[in-house]
Amino acid sequence: MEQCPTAHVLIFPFPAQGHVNSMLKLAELLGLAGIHVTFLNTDFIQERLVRYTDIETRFSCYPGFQFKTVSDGLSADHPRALDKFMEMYDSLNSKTKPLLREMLASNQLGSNTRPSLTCIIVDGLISSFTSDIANELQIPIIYFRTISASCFWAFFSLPNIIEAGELPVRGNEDMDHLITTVPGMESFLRYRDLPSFCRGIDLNHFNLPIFVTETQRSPQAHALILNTFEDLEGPALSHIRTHCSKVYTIGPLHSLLKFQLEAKRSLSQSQSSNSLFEVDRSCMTWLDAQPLKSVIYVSFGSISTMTKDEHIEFWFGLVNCKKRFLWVLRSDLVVGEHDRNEVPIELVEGTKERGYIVSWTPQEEVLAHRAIGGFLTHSGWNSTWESIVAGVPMICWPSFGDQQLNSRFVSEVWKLGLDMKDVCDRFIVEKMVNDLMGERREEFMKSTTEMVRLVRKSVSEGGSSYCNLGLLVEDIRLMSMGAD
Ligand SMILES: O=c1ccn([C@@H]2O[C@H](COP(=O)(O)OP(=O)(O)O[C@H]3O[C@H](CO)[C@@H](O)[C@H](O)[C@H]3O)[C@@H](O)[C@H]2O)c(=O)[nH]1
Ligand SMILES: C[C@H]1CC[C@@H]2C(C(=O)O)=CO[C@@H](O)[C@@H]21
Repeated sequence: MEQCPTAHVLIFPFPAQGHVNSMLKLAELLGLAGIHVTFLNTDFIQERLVRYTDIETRFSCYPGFQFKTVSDGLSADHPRALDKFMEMYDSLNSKTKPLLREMLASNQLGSNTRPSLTCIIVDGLISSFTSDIANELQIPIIYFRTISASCFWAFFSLPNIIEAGELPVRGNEDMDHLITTVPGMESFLRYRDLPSFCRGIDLNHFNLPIFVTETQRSPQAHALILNTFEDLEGPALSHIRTHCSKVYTIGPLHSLLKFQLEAKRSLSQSQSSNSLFEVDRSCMTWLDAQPLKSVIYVSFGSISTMTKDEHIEFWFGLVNCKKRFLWVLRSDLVVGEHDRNEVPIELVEGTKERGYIVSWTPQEEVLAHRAIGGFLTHSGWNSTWESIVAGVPMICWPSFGDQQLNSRFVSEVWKLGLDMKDVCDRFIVEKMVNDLMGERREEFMKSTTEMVRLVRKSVSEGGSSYCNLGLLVEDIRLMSMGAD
């Protein structure tokens, strides 16, 4: 790929694991193309990244790369958890926005060895306030939305869904009612598959208007970047492109980056981590001792939570299915009053015999391990991608946001697994694990194998994601040369 040493890009993610992770991979891809990158994290995120990874060393090899930090405006002890999403969002808009403006207006990012800022690549979830500043300072802005193209399109269609009266729910709505106002999804998108904040009578719950506003502004950006590839989400991409003139599909990012690093023989990156949590690598040693495709991997991402009762239902289902299981039990996963010592003896015994529980794993490596035969996931977009790329079929138990729609696509459109949406029952968990890794295993292996082939094609030289990355780099280069 042609080098681009005259360009300098600011990359600014929403301060959460799933966003920072994918945008760091974008930063590395642009760094490989010779673009100077300033990566702007909140103080809270940067402190965690530096504490748990070798991030500063890893990025020091890219000319002109720098991390910058800005306050998220929250107290050091703020939980920054899902139920505080609105506090985080509001603080970024009210406290971080003036700090970002000052940083950009006083050119704190430049230096005598670093070109002036060519453009900003901002997380589509916090694009409004960033766009205000970019427009005021006449800096081109590109949105990177870290969700699927299909979910982006559903968010974009929300005003039509509301105008058609399909939202808000009247309280006793049939959850399997088909939504008719998201073009391309009329035959399979049910009410229950819409983003979680569409549920409930009050559309202001979870501030649905935020997602309408942030998404509806996307056509005003210079371009939109999506972590997907053409063959996977062609229908949604076609609809999006009737509104957004430039859409760069460069996913799956972690695969594209791996391919580019291998092409440059930078194999040292093989165990790079962007984790905000301490990784317990002992699970890899445990996996090495397990038979081929014998383990169900269980992880619900970095934000999702569950009640104590849900935790016990999953635990009984995993023990009763008699399969081996590797479970990520984040310290904040189970909410509400619960005593970790009050565990039924059959769960203790079953886990001792067939299970392994850790607080955080090197997930990309886990999913790529020969012992993994299935993934019980919350359907976060990064986890979904990592499972697809590893050829591992999924059981989806979505928690919030885009996860509901992702789980519907995995089960009904891409045929890569089973949707366990809206239920939490030990017998269903047991049956689904046994179906996924036993009865219906061959069926899912056929579809996952085909999807792996399509992914490899898209990230390899001449593939759609490979080529679109080149087009994005050229677009940035032309902007750095003063072209519109
Ligand atoms: O033990 C673990 C568990 C997870 N991960 C990584 O953490 C990331 C989690 O990202 P994701 O699966 O997308 O879930 P969330 O952290 O929940 O991500 C948020 O952001 C995503 C991208 O916008 C959305 O799709 C999700 O709904 C939203 O919750 C992935 O890269 C995983 O590889 C680990 O490294 N170790
Ligand atoms: C609040 C979560 C629901 C979807 C949001 C999102 C977005 O880009 O709209 C991405 O991931 C999640 O963290 C957000």
